[in-house]
Amino acid sequence: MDKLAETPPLISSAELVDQAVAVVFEDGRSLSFEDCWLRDQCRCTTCYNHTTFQRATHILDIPDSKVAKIVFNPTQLSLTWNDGHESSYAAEFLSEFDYSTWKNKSRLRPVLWRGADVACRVARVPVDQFLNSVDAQKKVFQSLLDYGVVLFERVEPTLDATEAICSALGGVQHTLFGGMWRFSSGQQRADTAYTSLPLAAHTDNTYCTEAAGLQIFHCLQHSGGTGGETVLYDGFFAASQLKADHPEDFDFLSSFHLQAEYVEPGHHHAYSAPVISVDERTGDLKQIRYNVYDRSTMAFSSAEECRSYYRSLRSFARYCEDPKNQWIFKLTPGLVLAFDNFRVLHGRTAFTGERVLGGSYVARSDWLDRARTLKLIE
Ligand SMILES: C[N+](C)(C)CCCC[C@H](N)C(=O)O
Ligand SMILES: O=C(O)CCC(=O)C(=O)O
Ligand SMILES: [Fe+2]
Repeated sequence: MDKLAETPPLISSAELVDQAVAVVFEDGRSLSFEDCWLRDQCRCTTCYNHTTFQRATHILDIPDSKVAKIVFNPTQLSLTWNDGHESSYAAEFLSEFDYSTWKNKSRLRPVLWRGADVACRVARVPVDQFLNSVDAQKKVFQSLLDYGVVLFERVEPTLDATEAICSALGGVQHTLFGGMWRFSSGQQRADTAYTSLPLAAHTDNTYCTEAAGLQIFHCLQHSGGTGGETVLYDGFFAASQLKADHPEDFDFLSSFHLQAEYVEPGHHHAYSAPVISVDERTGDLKQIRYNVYDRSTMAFSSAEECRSYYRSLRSFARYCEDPKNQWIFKLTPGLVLAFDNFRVLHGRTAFTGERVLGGSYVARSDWLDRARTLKLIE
């Protein structure tokens, strides 16, 4: 139904049942609100700061009070507490806190994809429009939410022009690689990204407590050679396939904490987490942390755990390496790619010649902040 056409829910009755206020709405729904919750949500100016949207009373200072009197009309519930305090709640406010549905509002709804077919669905937005129009910004973030990928066109082939995009996506996330980075195959660092070797599907920063939210790539130059194509995979699609075909492997990878490491002179990052993170209440996929190269050497608590580790990781890897699941394309100067490093796996083919890739990371909290401000998610 059109949201504007919806009439706000109206209260038809409200009464005290034990320690809760039971409210029946005219649409037939009946919701029950515990007195401690109602007192905590009091919107009077002593209890709530309407400028900052923060609570103004410490949880230890909220009195353990009882409801003494209930008054209601169709649009508002008013309570008088046994310590004399008075609170009012709009019917529309109360109706949003239906326990069976409220969490659904903040659920993301990724559209799973397989292979190159997604190419025509992913947004391709001219950079000027992205930087200057709210509609173009909505298109960009919607594409990231739906497919985990977006492309920017007509970008000046410089790191500065790339940085303007990273800033508008939420701001540059600093890591041991710096803020904005630019790399070629000259081995500036001890990592295979800095070679011309092929890289199989992976997510970055499996060894960090906060893995990069987005990864942004701009191929600033590739001359005198071939290869160096970008390969993308929907890690959520791979995880869903794994769950359907090999539930025991999915269960292992979503509970076992696999350790990853990054070691070079002056740095030693290490972190353990499940390869597949699942929201335990909704069952939704939250994050893929998968990089077969950056795995630590681990000890196992039993032979069974050790064998399950190899079986389930290989099982997942087969979906990630399945050519049917790959979207392969060549990044060229002027075309900027941004993708969700919590979901989309990336790799590259081997290359020859002089290839320079620039870009940065953007923290997940920062790009979701933009998407929420644009009212694309709650
Ligand atoms: C070159 N760049 C800065 C983009 C990233 C390099 C990160 C490589 C690392 N193996 C990982 O997967 O996290
Ligand atoms: O060279 C590339 O295209 C990507 C390398 C890579 O995986 C990375 O920098 O994270
Ligand atoms: Fe990478």
